[in-house]
Amino acid sequence: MGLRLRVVCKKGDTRTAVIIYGPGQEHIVSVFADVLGKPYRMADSFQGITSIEQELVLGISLESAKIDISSRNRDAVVAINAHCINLGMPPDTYISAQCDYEFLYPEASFFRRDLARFISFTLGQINHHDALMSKPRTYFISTTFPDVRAALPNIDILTVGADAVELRVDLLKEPLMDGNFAPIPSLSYVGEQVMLLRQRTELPIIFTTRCTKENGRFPMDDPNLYYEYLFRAIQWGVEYIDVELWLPEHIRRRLYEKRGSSRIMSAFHDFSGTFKWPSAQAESIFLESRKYADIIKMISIINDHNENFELEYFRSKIRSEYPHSPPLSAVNMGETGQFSRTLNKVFTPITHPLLPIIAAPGQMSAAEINAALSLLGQLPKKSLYGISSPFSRIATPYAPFYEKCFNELGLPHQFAVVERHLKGPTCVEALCNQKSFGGAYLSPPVSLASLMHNSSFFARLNNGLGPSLTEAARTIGMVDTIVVQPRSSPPPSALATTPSGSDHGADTFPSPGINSNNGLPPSSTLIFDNANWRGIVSTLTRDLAPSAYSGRAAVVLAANSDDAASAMYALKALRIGKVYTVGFKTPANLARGLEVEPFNSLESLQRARMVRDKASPFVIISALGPEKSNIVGMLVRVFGGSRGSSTQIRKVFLDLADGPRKGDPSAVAEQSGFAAYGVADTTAFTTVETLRLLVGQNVPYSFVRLAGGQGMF
Ligand SMILES: O=C1C[C@@](O)(C(=O)O)C[C@@H](O)[C@@H]1O
Repeated sequence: MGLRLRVVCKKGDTRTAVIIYGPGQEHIVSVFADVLGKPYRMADSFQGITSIEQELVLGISLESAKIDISSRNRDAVVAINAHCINLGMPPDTYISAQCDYEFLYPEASFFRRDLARFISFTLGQINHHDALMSKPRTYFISTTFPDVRAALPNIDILTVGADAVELRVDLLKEPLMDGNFAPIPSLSYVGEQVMLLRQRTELPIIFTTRCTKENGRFPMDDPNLYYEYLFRAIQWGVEYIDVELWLPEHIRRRLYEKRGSSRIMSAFHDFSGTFKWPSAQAESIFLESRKYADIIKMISIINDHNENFELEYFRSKIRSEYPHSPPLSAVNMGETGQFSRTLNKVFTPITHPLLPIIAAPGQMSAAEINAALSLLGQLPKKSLYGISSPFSRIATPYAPFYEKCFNELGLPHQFAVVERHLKGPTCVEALCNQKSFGGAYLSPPVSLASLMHNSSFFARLNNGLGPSLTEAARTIGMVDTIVVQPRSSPPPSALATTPSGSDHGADTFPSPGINSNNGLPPSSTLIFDNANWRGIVSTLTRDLAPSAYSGRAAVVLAANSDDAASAMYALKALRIGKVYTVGFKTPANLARGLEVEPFNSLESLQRARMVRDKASPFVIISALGPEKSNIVGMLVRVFGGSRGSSTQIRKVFLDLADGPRKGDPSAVAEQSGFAAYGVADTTAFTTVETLRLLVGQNVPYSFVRLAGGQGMF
């Protein structure tokens, strides 16, 4: 069985991107072009731009854009207003209203990754919604700061466990010259706040203008004001837009129709204390919400604990009667409603002790929810492992880091780093075949073939079908994550086919503490996965949109195909066109969908060096060990500089080698005009992925870097 992974990088919007720039800001056009991996040219007007220019990014000055932006061909052109906030806020109001998207940036402390994220999202190349909705549980943190700047120093710790960050726009307080605060924060202030928040967190943002009747501060007398703010948030590329149900239908419809890549969270709150889950009203609110929603949020004050059960009944009824409806996020407020906050699985709102106030009565932190689940027996204590090898030279997070995360998240689990041996209590199957086994990462990864070799335990899983494999693990052939999953219904024969019920169990894995009653329960199965390729994709797309890689050429260096496999798979996900390989032979399943050419002579290398533009190698990934760093440096030099490229696009170098080395290929790469990334980036991104897979919790990349400390990488 192959578990299909969702496509991570889509082709997205293929219209010509036209960047409108302010006075003296021409250079921003080249930055957009660089991030998108396209050449650019300046244009005088929108007139005459055709889809033939898709391969270009065009720049138009603000003054020229004003002349004919309204009559642009919207099928051929996507207009992005790039506004430097140091030129003054707000941006030109006519252009703001006319453009498709608006990117706000500061002159100093410009974050290229902020632009990469904005453009990848708005042009539909990356969207995390589907992946989030397939997670067993998702949380968002409701920030309640009057100014997000106060949150920024602690944002990494605040967002541990959160899948998204809510910006409560109605709680923002814009200071005025006279010492007072604006009655509602202006779009200029809000735009800057979104910009600042996005620069500091990779999490999707939820943009909320909560009204006065629903525990917020946004006035209700003019619904058009909501449209103005919420539509601007769509233009800013905010991932989730909270649209209250009381707003007139034409406003909700318009926002839904014009949402682009953003997702609409319909929101309903009832503070009356008379709302009842088992009522026609509750159902009709649900039905009205789903008309214009990607997620439906229903929240109510309750008086009695039993109403939590009524909500659960409502939830399951809705799921069975309207199976194709958007996901429902429903909780009860107040202390009495806290129970429902532990049971809701879709975007549960959470708080954090570091926040100035809670956003709603009864809100809990991620750690409190997990502690409650654990007490209720919903989150049993498990043993998780980091399985290393005696010969490992690859850096991995060590036990204190995972313990720190579990602690921060209130998870009851235990974590240990264990050195893998071929036989005995620390062989992989013995570790997995425990009643309390909760998952493991393998660092370095182990080939699927060697895991399965002679393992009667793995072979017997799933009624003899073996462990489930994700598409990535199958294609890459290397496993770095083992996830435990409940089986939907254990077959009657399960007891006889698992070690706990078989004669071989205890004999095959002789180990203290592992016996026939203590093996992996028949109600569980294992999934073999590979998280590393995602870590590589995240590293490569940190400062570039996926389109920068599409159709281009890459060079991959490795001592063998096992070491190269994750990188090759990542490149395939990024739609790379051709891969030149050095040092290994690519197995057929890995090469499928890619054009692969080994460098097996000096001539073949020379040929690749001479090709121009798109065909010239754009990204170099080395999985060679640190002892080979001189060779890597040499190769990087060969493909560096502007040779083979007529554009100003900066190439990318990723060095997966770890440990002390003689030369530093990354330094050579930087000197040769590459943007260089190292194993610390990839390991941190892979750890984010691993934690998501093992414990279902999101831990931000920057937290991993922060909490991992020096010793980790
Ligand atoms: O909709 C919600 C849910 C919430 O009201 C709560 O009950 O936790 C908190 C709000 O910030 C958020 O917008």
